[in-house]
Amino acid sequence: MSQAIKLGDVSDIPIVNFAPFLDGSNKQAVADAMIQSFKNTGFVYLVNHSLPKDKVNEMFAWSKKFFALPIQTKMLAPHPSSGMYPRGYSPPGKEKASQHVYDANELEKLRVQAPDVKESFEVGREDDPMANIWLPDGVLPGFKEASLDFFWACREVQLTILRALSLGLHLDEDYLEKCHTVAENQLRLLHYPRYITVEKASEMRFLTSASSVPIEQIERHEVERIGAHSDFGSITLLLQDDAGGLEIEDHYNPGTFIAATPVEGAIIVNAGDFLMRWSNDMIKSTIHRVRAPPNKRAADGMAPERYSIPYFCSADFTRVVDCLPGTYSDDKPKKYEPISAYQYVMTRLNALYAS
Ligand SMILES: O=C(O)CCC(=O)C(=O)O
Ligand SMILES: [Fe+2]
Repeated sequence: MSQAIKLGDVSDIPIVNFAPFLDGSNKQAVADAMIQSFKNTGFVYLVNHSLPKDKVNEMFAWSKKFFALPIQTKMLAPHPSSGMYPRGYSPPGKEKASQHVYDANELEKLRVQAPDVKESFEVGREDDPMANIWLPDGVLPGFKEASLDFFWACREVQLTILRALSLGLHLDEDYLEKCHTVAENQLRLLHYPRYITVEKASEMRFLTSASSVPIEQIERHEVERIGAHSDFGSITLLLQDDAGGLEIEDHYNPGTFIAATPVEGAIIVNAGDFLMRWSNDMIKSTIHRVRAPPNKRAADGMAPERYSIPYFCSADFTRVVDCLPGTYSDDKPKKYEPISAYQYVMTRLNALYAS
């Protein structure tokens, strides 16, 4: 008997069984389900994927160890002041995710009004011209090796997912893979602390993870865990712990958000803006955010701590892409000029980071 493809859904985001793609028993049906979901919601949950569970658990354990270091130690691997250099450690309040705000003053105003209450550590491939920023030798031994190992484990999964998406788009199975040969990818460890005191939001940028975030402040938008934004590469693979809080915009009711509740063992895959543009807007890049999950309040009114690990994938930076075959016609002309991934991603990255 053939295996089920759709195993359920979470707030209308399907949970797709990736096994029939991996074992070759029903590749097209898995591919079609993923593309259908990308067209409808821009998100899909994948289970029975090829990312080993023990590797995921191990990376979360390293992430916890890293973020538990004193802030002074974490700051020994600082994210450079330019948003165009996504490597190293960013303390709480440093980044403000936003949607298409490019003016520096405007961004600064937003960030001070409602800073993101999160800290992050970002890693690329070791031979990337944008060099990694590691802790000094001897501090947290094993962390660098584990992060790089995980980077490449995610890379394998990325390639498999790209093959499925290519099939779903009725392209050659290696079509998208051939546009992602270099691993222009970014592994990001994220920690949304449980304790941060926000006396005034503007003080956030200097805070350590030792203070506290009352839930009401998150609800009043005074602080956000990660503000509403879309990702800007081609796809993102997201792993989340069981804390919850991730929400995606409901396309049928713009401005309202639905919960992307954690599913045990699943990778959430979402399309980024670059893929949306590449697909002539056939695929959606959906706005998402992280807030305090309403059903998980601690008795003291605090937001529970959350760890997540997104893996952002970009097409080869030098590649100039035009709309994908099959996404335009006489009735549905191309909406966009060709653009290089570098040009597109860098413009978006630059707007993210406060100097
Ligand atoms: O923590 C999460 O689940 C969301 C992270 C995210 O959306 C991002 O880093 O772009
Ligand atoms: Fe995101």
